[in-house]
Amino acid sequence: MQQNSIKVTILTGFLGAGKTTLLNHIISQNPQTQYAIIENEFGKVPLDQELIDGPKEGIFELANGCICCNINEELLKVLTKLITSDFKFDHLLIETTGIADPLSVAATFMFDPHLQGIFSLDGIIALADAPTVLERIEQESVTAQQLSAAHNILLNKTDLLPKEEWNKVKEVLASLNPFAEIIPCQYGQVDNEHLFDLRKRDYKMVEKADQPIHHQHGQIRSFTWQSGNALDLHKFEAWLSMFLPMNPSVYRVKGKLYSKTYDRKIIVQSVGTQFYFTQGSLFEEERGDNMLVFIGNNLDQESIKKALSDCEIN
Ligand SMILES: Nc1nc2c(ncn2[C@@H]2O[C@H](COP(=O)(O)OP(=O)(O)OP(=O)(O)O)[C@@H](O)[C@H]2O)c(=O)[nH]1
Repeated sequence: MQQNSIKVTILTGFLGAGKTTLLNHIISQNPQTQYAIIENEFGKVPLDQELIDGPKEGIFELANGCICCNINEELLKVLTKLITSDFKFDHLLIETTGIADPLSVAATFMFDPHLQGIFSLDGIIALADAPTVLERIEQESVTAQQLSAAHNILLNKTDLLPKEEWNKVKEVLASLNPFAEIIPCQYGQVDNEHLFDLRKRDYKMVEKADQPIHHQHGQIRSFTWQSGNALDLHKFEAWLSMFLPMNPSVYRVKGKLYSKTYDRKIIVQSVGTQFYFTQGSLFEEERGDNMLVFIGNNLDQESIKKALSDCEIN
């Protein structure tokens, strides 16, 4: 990631959860920042552009298709147009459709070689519609997908849900995504600290999550593997690069690894089928340990455990 790359924030959340409302809030709260905006709508008539306050310069529509499915090529075209135009901007906001999987959009920025160094993913923010989100999770698997992919979740429209019920909703959201901060709000009104630099914070959360997590909601599950033995990183990498394409319903793998070659924690994160390693903080003890969390549908825990123990150096 280059220092001066343009930050990209992806807004996700089921239809009507409050994405455009949040987008307007971000713009009005940060008048010093020049935003470019990409709006993706499913219907034939692009409407959201109309709903954005302020000047329309720098707003691009991708209508009539879902950003994560059939118009990724369109996205690349718009990005090329953006960076070759005279329009100068500091930050790109992308509002995906309410039925998009944000991970494939995120992957475009993280792994497309043409975009590396020009853009850097700053974070994925999911909006959850407080009164309906539990029902949506049961009905539409994409809702859970969006929530589990996010760095932060805004539990929006809390004015429409009695306060006694917030905790129940928060628990379900936390079980889908143990790493995200869950922020109750109305009309997306949250401070910048919950909106920006989320990816940097992301892996600190991995390091913080030292409790085994095993929750179950709808079809999505999370499963945590822990071990005190050093890992053979090459073996692990080879396994992960085969495992992810063969298991598309595993939405996220995140964790810290212990390798004898490094004195720091190795942080691993996957986005769809892609994954990357970074170095985290030093292990406090001379011997380190591993913690890996898998989130997705149809997790075959036994075969994952077996594969991981094969990567251990005993
Ligand atoms: N009561 C209440 N209404 C809200 C809140 N946030 C947003 N809304 C309203 O909810 C409706 C949908 O909000 P949008 O911001 O358009 O939602 P969206 O996610 O962009 O919708 P799509 O683009 O259709 O997916 C609008 O009428 C908003 O004014 C909130 O916190 N409380």
